[in-house]
Amino acid sequence: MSLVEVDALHRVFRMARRTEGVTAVNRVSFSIGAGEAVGLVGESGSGKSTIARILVGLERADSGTATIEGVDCLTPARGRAERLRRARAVQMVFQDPNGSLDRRVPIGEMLQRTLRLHGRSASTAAARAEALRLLDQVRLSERHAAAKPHELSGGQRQRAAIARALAVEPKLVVLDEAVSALDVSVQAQVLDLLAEIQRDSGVSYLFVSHDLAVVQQLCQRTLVLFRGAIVEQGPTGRVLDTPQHPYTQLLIASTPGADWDPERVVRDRMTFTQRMAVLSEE
Ligand SMILES: Nc1ncnc2c1ncn2[C@@H]1O[C@H](COP(=O)(O)OP(=O)(O)OP(=O)(O)O)[C@@H](O)[C@H]1O
Repeated sequence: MSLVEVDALHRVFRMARRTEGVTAVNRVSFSIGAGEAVGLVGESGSGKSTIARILVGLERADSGTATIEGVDCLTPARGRAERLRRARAVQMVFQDPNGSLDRRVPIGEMLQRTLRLHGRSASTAAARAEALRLLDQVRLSERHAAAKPHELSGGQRQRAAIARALAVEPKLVVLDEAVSALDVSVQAQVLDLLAEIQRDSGVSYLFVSHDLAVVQQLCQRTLVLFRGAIVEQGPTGRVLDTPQHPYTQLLIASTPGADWDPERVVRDRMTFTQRMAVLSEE
């Protein structure tokens, strides 16, 4: 059995009763092995965040099943102990790290609080040492430990959010567009860091991104989502080099490469939108 097993996950958003609603997630099934990084790609609105949020308990599913280490993660957690246990199974890193960092609390103190909450440090001295170790793991220092989130750069803040997620030693980290707001060189640093942490700790990632180049750098396997459904999945190299589904082919064709030409992109975007319309009618 894989670390994560998702079967026929389904979610429809209805604005009002009796309206047809939007099928955000359409009978999605996939698995994630222990120590595996899986990319979830698709254009805006394809349902990526909804899947991510369902797995961490921030959104409910209408039907389907999802387990982490064989334990159901769809039924709302009952009680504090169960919530903490789930937090140790799966953590999430958001595009905007401010959502998971308290702006009044210095980074080091925030990590110590997380460690104490999960019983991961026997004493204050042990919590302080472990917080510094976590910061070191994401290339932040004692100086950063004393800083509040707004005193850090965007890249440093995201690394602090990653350290917070890792503090509980989760089995799975769900990263939702976690490097999208960073400039390209900082993005590369954070991706290198994530790959190193994965190698060293054996953590698994579900890496949500609209950016195929980013997924290629980190993920061993990729799932392609179109209108809420997985249309293609496989080893990342195979999916990107020889995409089988027309939607994957369109996604790849519209990604800027070395020969990027803005005029061609505008032209292709038109074609992309028109061809997408045809695809969705099929
Ligand atoms: N809370 C909500 N209420 C109503 N509709 C929603 C809600 N959340 C998502 N949706 C709809 O579900 C669909 C999937 O949205 P989702 O955010 O999962 O896509 P996404 O692929 O993550 O997009 P993006 O890359 O832009 O974040 C969209 O049509 C969106 O409008």
